[in-house]
Amino acid sequence: MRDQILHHLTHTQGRGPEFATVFDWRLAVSYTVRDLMVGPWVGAIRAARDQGAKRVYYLSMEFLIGRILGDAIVNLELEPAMGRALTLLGLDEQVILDDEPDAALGNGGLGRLAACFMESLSSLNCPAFGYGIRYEHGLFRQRFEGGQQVETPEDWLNQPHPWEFVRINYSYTIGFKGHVETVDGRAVWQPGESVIARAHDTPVIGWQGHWANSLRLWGALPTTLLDLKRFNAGDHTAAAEPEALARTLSRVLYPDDTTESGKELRLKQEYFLTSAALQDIMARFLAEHGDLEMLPEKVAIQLNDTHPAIAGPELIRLLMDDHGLPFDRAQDLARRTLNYTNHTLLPEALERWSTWLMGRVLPRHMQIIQMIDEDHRVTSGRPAQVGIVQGDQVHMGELAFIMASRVNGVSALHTELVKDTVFADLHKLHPDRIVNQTNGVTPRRWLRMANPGLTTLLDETIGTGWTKDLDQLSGLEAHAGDGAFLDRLHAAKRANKVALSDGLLAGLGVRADPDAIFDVQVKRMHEYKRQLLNVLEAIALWHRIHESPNANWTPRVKIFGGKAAPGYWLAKSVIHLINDVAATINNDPVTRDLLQIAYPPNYNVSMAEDLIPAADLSEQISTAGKEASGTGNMKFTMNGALTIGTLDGANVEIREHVGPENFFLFGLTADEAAIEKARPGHARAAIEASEDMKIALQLIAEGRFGRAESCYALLDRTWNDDPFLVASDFDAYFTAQRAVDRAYADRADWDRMAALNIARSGFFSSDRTIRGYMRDIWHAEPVTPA
Ligand SMILES: CCc1ccc([C@H](C)CC(=O)N[C@@H]2O[C@H](CO)[C@@H](O)[C@H](O)[C@H]2O)cc1
Repeated sequence: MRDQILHHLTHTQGRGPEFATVFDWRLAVSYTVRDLMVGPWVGAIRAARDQGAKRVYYLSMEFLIGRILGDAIVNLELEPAMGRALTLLGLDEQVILDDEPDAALGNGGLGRLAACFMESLSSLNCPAFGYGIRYEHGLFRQRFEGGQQVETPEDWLNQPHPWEFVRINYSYTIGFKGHVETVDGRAVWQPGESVIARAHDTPVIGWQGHWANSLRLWGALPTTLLDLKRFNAGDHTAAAEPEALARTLSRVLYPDDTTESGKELRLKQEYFLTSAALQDIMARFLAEHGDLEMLPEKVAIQLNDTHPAIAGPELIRLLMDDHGLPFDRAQDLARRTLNYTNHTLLPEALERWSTWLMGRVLPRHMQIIQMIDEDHRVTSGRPAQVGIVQGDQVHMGELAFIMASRVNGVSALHTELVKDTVFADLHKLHPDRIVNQTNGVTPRRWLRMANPGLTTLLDETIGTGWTKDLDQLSGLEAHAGDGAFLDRLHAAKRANKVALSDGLLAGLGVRADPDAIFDVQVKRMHEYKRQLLNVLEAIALWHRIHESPNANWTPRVKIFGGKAAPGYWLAKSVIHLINDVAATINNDPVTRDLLQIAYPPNYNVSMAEDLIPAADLSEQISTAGKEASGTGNMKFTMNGALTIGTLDGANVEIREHVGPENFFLFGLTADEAAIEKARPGHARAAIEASEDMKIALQLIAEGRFGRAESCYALLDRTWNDDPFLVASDFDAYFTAQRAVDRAYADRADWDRMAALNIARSGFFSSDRTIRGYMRDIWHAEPVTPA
């Protein structure tokens, strides 16, 4: 291993060890590890082709990958050899790993789920491709100025990226705009502008390196390079315009994770990804199988939310306009090939494009959408209010549903809500189309890699089989009463807390006592996720401590992490409030040893890998009925944190699996919340009824945490609207937090509950989820390499 690294340092990096930077060493190590991935990768591609296997294609506008080197070292089981080789070279492994930028090609849950799914598909030897966009700039960097979020462009590609292979032979022309002509009865689309989509492949290695699938990311290139005439005429910028225009398509990720932008560029990005993917899928299929009627047997496509929903019309266009199939044949083949996952019920997140914009950017697709809509109206006998084109809006959810053979929600509760709300009418018309596939997360990255201390204890207690088969964690049940085991579990958690505490002190100047409760809420900032409820509880607790400073308080460190979409000012005012409250409370001589608040900026995948293993308490406090599933909740549970949460999303299933006695439940259920929300004046009534909440709001209004005026809008909305029922759930939440205090004070009992949470988290592996998709949706089988 050492020699291989030195080989790449010299021959790939062109550096002598004495001149090498951390970057050079990291590249040398990365190429050394990459060499070990290429074999299983080429083998997998060959095996799938030779065995005529059915392939899965995962289309997603987001892949929140994070760093790759550490994950590859774990999946190829290169530890401890890599550690020894780096020591021999006088290098610190963590320094090398931390030098890699995150591939932040996603916003949050949806993007990270896609990354976990790719790793599980490889770990299960399921032939698959992930298709996405190679954004030059991923999710923005977050920093705080005066406690307020400031965004700066993320720039992961400002240095060579060792994990991608440019595939110039996989380039496709993507058309936009223009008009549609009819030539001998067939529609011919004459695009007004076009770009090239070029493939960049990254191998995704599975557990134990038996198999690797491809993540194929499309980068945009101009069809015409430089306009030489203009250049020679001295109009240099104009000459470069074609290039600039084209690259805009894959320039930057839209940072919204709940509100559709409605922007033309976003629609063009969605079509760019989808058309390139479908052209590539068809080319591979036709090269191997020739007969289009076999398409659904050999190809299963999953649409990650509505963002690639234009895939329905695009596949029909390719089958009709390029292959001459009649509409109904084309539609039938497309529907039997496509599947759609819904990830949100929030109305503002459901994509609707104006018929004007769709007709202008994609004139042929607008025609096909109307054909699909008309055919569905006729064949389904649906009521008038159901349809894809409603007024001057194209509803992408309805399009995805109507063009899919299976539609799934991402948790049991969410799937029921999808049937009862957003797709109630379509569900009645197609009662067997909606199925549930509860989310999962990969235990390789989120346990074996992120938490080596706990991993060692697990391996020594139940063997290493859990990494491939997470249900084997149930073997811990037998040890949950064993003091020695619990002491080692406690020690592993405490070591992670000490490491985090050092980081918080160095980075933020926050003193986090490793024996305090590490109470963590990390996720995108959004009102429905109720970070506001959490900080209001902190203020009420602070006030209570002041009232009775000598009471037996359990020390607590509240840790927040999360970005707000740049245009989401209300979420930004919650960030501002949290930072202002932290500044006051952390320096309060009366309470500082009992309560500290930390909000490290720029929460991302790598920070999650440091925070989650150090957590005692996982905050999953969304308004019931709003969080489709959550996946952070699963990561915390398998790392031994206890959950305080509502009956929302996958919290429901986590509580069922770990046992209600090992879960701190509070709050209204989804049905109760719907009723409460409709109750006029529910906010004011609830606040008036809660002394603690009233005082908390009062302290903010009095300016105890800095300039009150920056919170007026927030205060006003909470008193008079409170759409996510912060007030209605406040007292229940406060009471549950006091129960947490009491439980944590009994260390052995807390550790036992933590052990049971780990032991019963096997269900939440993304391997179980992917097996569900393979069985119920894709009808795909694993392939054994030759
Ligand atoms: C068009 C703008 C936009 C972009 C992204 C999204 C995503 C669907 C938002 C998202 O990430 N949803 C989350 O998906 C996770 C994976 O299924 C779930 O666990 C979370 O509950 C859900 O909020 C909506 C709208």
